[in-house]
Amino acid sequence: MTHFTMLGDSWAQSVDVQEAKTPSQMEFSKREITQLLSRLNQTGDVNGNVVPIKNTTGALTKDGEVVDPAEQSLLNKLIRHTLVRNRNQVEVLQRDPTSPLYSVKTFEELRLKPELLKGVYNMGFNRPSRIQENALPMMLAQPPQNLIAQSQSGTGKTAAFSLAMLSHVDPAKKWTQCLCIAPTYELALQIGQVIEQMGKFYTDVKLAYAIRGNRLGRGMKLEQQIVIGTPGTVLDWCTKFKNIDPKNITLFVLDEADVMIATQGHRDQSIRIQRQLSKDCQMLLFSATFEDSVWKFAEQVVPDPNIIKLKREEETLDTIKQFYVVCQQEEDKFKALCNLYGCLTIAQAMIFCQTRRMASWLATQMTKEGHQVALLSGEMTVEQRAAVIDRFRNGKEKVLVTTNVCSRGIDVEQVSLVVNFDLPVDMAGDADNETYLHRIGRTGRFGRRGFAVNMIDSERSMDVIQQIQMHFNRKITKLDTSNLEEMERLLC
Ligand SMILES: Nc1ncnc2c1ncn2[C@@H]1O[C@H](COP(=O)(O)OP(=O)(O)OP(=O)(O)O)[C@@H](O)[C@H]1O
Repeated sequence: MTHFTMLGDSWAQSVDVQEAKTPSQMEFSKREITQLLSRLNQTGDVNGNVVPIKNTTGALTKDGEVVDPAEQSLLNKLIRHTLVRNRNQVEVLQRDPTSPLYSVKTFEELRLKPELLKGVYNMGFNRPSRIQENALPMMLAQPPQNLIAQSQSGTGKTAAFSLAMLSHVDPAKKWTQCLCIAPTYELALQIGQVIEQMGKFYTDVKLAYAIRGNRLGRGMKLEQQIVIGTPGTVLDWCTKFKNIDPKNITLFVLDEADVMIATQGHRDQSIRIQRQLSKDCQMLLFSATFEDSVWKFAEQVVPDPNIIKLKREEETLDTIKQFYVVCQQEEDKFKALCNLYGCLTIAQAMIFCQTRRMASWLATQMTKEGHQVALLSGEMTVEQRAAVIDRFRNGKEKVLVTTNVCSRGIDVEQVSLVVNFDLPVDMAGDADNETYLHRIGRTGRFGRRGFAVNMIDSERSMDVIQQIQMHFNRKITKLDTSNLEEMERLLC
């Protein structure tokens, strides 16, 4: 069965078209995409088989929670509706330092086709993002240039290469010219949705998804100019079934390189795909992080690259007032938290527990006490988690109980109070300073004040809080939660 979607089709039209066809010719409708996206509690292995998320690659925490980078990336995409602000300077390393360096402040300067410019504005983009200012002119340059670009999630990479692909293709040519690979089929679908939206007025360009379940007849040549998929299926389409002629590809995009290399199979398949392409094919690689391993991989995939990097804005404790509360045991921590509840709900608060079990126990207890709290737990599907975070972000819930694993990479700006119900510790039980900073720190200089309250229930945890205090060289003050007046004076 083949599944395609066409740019410019309205939802109703595509359903009509689909219904008129035999199953073997069916197209991938928006509804199907939505359905696929809603099956996010499952993911595929490198061979395209559906496997439960617990079996995927990813570090296992003490609590048995899986930190799956692809899942995390998808969660970030699902909950983000706006560009991530970043005021750092973009670092550009040109392959040819003597060639002029172009950057644009408007989309007009890019001389896009009118249909594309309309699509960009229709998405609500007024001006290029920080990384797009430099990356877009490079990606659209003639003769083509290769690019490796790194910036944190949400800074506009996907939108940038989607625009590059759309402006690259020649709609008169009825074969695949742009190929984009992503680590999972959900991530590939997300990219496809951006291309569809951006190409809404560019109806001659067609898009196909090379993802599991999409089988084409051997030798049947694809007419879609853009193909997005996962490495396994793309490789099959290029080599085994010969649906795409890799020598006809003139733009190759590899997205989420850091997530891609977390799966050995994907890494090798990506390299095998790249080897099939012609020497003058333009290659673009994107990554949110840039450890050595990502860099090594990037160099294998992208010859003679220009490099663009946008540093993440650092978290700081400068505008955070930190406290600790001494409790005898767990029950007392719960009581202290209930005393704090009034302060928690003045703005919004996040409560961190060490384990999933503890988080759900705490949420249940607080609910029993009549407090309204939301729980973000590893047992939920990605989609359920995205919904909880969305509600919290929109202020529908004031207090969110979670574990560190669950909330990784999620920043909700309006949180003004963070409670470490359990202190962040490493496997040896020592202070995990990095996690502490992620939990309570603020990025950049937004300047708003924040509070952090740490619950201490043993000598060991007292020792941990002292380690944290020494590490950051910032005072952590004792707070008496039974003295409501003093507490309110300090916190509220
Ligand atoms: N120039 C722009 N102006 C306004 N919004 C933009 C612009 N470019 C992208 N966005 C929006 O910002 C959000 C993040 O963009 P995008 O998904 O392209 O970032 P990303 O760096 O690829 O992150 P991720 O890899 O997590 O998807 C999206 O909601 C997107 O629609």
